[in-house]
Amino acid sequence: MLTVTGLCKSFGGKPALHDVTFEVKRGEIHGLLGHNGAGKSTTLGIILGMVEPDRGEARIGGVSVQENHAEALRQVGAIFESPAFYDYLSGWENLRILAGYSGRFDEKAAVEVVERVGLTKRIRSKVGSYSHGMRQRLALAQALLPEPKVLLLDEPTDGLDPEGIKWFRDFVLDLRKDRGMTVLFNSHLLAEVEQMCDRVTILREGRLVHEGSLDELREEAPVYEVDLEPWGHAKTFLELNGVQILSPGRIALPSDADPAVVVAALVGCGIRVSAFAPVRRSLEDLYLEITMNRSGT
Ligand SMILES: Nc1ncnc2c1ncn2[C@@H]1O[C@H](COP(=O)(O)OP(=O)(O)OP(=O)(O)O)[C@@H](O)[C@H]1O
Repeated sequence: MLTVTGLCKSFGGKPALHDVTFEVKRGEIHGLLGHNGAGKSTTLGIILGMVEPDRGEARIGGVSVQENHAEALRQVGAIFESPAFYDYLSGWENLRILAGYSGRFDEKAAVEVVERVGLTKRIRSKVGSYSHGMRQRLALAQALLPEPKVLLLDEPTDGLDPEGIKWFRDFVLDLRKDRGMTVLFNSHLLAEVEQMCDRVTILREGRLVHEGSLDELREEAPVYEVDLEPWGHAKTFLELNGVQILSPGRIALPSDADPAVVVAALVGCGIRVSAFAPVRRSLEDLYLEITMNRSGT
């Protein structure tokens, strides 16, 4: 549904993106992750046609954003950076005016969307009186009005309280269930991303370091908690055999290693193996391992 291929972008000679390629499949909820300055907003800006890449392109539904901007973006609803509204007008007037810029304002559709985002009671109030969470809901209503196939969301839960974050999560999951919506969003809230996303793309200093599901990520270097005696002897043996020592008692096996074979080899070397158990890592664990250890491809 959405592909970016070979994206390169520099600002004033300083690279922000280097050869970034990934895809978001139809009906997928996809997280775009990375530290501050990793290139997430630049990537979203290029997909939205607001930032011109030095090289590469973004395609939405097969249509190139760089070659056929209007047609590609017809399929997209977005919240990018802080949504700008007229504070002295009501939510409804804002929707009417902002929808008018890009096409026709369909009142019936707007009533439904406003209901869907839970703003019906306050839609006639001035936006200046809205809380941050209500502004986000209004931005979502605006993004959904043209009935897009893809939603692009830049830090959508930024500044929301826990209740607002939960509402947002349920809302996006329902959108996918009811309408098969494809969603790409960037976030620093890894627990949220873990609960919502089918797959993630992780950027580090403008380079792609991972694209795939969390399970694929876990399988790339499965981690085990071990109790081995004597540890110094075991550590040397493991390192010589390509096993990564994450901390005393925590190791990452190469993806093709059979743990039973490793245990047998340790025992064969006279090492006492009291524990050798797989660890289920959170997205936060995986993210930190990747962004600290792995250089981009
Ligand atoms: N308009 C611009 N002019 C100059 N440099 C820019 C511009 N936009 C982005 N950059 C630089 O490009 C790099 C990537 O920035 P980007 O905003 O894409 O990162 P990000 O991953 O979205 O970060 P954050 O999580 O802090 O929003 C950073 O070094 C940033 O300073």
